[in-house]
Amino acid sequence: MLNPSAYSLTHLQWKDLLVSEGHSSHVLSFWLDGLYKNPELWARHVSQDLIQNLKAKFNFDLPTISKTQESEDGTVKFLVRFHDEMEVETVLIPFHKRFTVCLSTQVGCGMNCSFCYTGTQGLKRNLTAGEIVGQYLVAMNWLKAKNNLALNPSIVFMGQGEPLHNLTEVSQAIKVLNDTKLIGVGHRQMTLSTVGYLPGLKNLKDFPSINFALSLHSPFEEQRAKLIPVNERFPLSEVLPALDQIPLLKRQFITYEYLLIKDFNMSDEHVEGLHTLLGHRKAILNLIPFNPFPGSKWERPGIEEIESFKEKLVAKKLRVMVRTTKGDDILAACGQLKVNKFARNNGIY
Ligand SMILES: C[S@@+](CC[C@H](N)C(=O)[O-])C[C@H]1O[C@@H](n2cnc3c(N)ncnc32)[C@H](O)[C@@H]1O
Ligand code: SF4
Repeated sequence: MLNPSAYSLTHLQWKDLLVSEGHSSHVLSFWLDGLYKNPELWARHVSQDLIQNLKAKFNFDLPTISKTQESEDGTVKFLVRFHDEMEVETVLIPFHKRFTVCLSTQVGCGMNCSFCYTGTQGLKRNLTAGEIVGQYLVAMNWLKAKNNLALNPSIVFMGQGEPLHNLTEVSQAIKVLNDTKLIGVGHRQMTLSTVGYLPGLKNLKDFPSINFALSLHSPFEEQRAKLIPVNERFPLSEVLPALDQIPLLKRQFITYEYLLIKDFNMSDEHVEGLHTLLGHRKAILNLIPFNPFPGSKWERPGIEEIESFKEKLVAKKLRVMVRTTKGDDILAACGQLKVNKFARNNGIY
């Protein structure tokens, strides 16, 4: 069996491990600087015995990048490959001079949403904490190699997979990513998007206090279930109260993501329904124009339809944003890089 990843431990866990083996905190800091910054430091400051001992216990390999696509707007999409040849997508999204890194949490996804390419693949396996952190590190290394230092990057858990269906590993990855002695991305710089996986939402007691987003997509249970089959098991009537339990700071909101689908979920009844659900909540409504993929049965609305829907929601005093679709020229929506590969392999392009 593969050893656990060296990128799955927090500073404190490394400390406990090294101290229990009789090493000083001085060695610990050189060890971690070597691990995260420059392994050459080990040769000068860490004994060969310790290096060999830890190399026998941990896997030090980062995942590799098997494909990179750069968009004209600066969005970069990586296909990241793990030790067992499984692959996920990791996306770097530029925002002014900063970057948001979109991380995957599973290979495929078991939630089977009808609008999502990942959902059509089924769940292959969960990613480990080290593999989730590894995606972040390879994306940052890629930027560094381009002499581009990402200042205060943000992280969104919005790649492939349902993060709350892999709660333990995602929680541990967040602890490592947040650890100021290792990587140091602030909790407020991280957002986890969930389809409303209730067993996860009800089990957030010890989960790091990052931002949360719900994939809402319709205010009506029956219609939402057509998009998100797990709504049958975990209906909005139970998911929304569970989200209400998440403690929020003064200027912190829950984001409700709303896919815009032509002739489906953009009527005046939907405006009313959204107002009823969100009007009294600390909510930001994030409108996301649907990104079609080969074989998808839904259509993306036109700009005028989007603007008109947004204006009606704003008139209801809801806080509304329209997500700018980044990386359109490289199909940077969820699952789309794999679509390219899939399509090529199947002779579609
Ligand atoms: C890929 S999911 C991953 C996080 C989590 N599983 C969820 O559903 O919230 C992240 C976001 O991408 C959205 N998404 C999936 N397929 C899409 C598509 N074809 N076009 C636009 N957004 C899509 C989802 O609705 C969700 O809001
Ligand atoms: S939208 Fe999220 S939950 Fe649904 S299939 Fe895609 S990744 Fe899974």
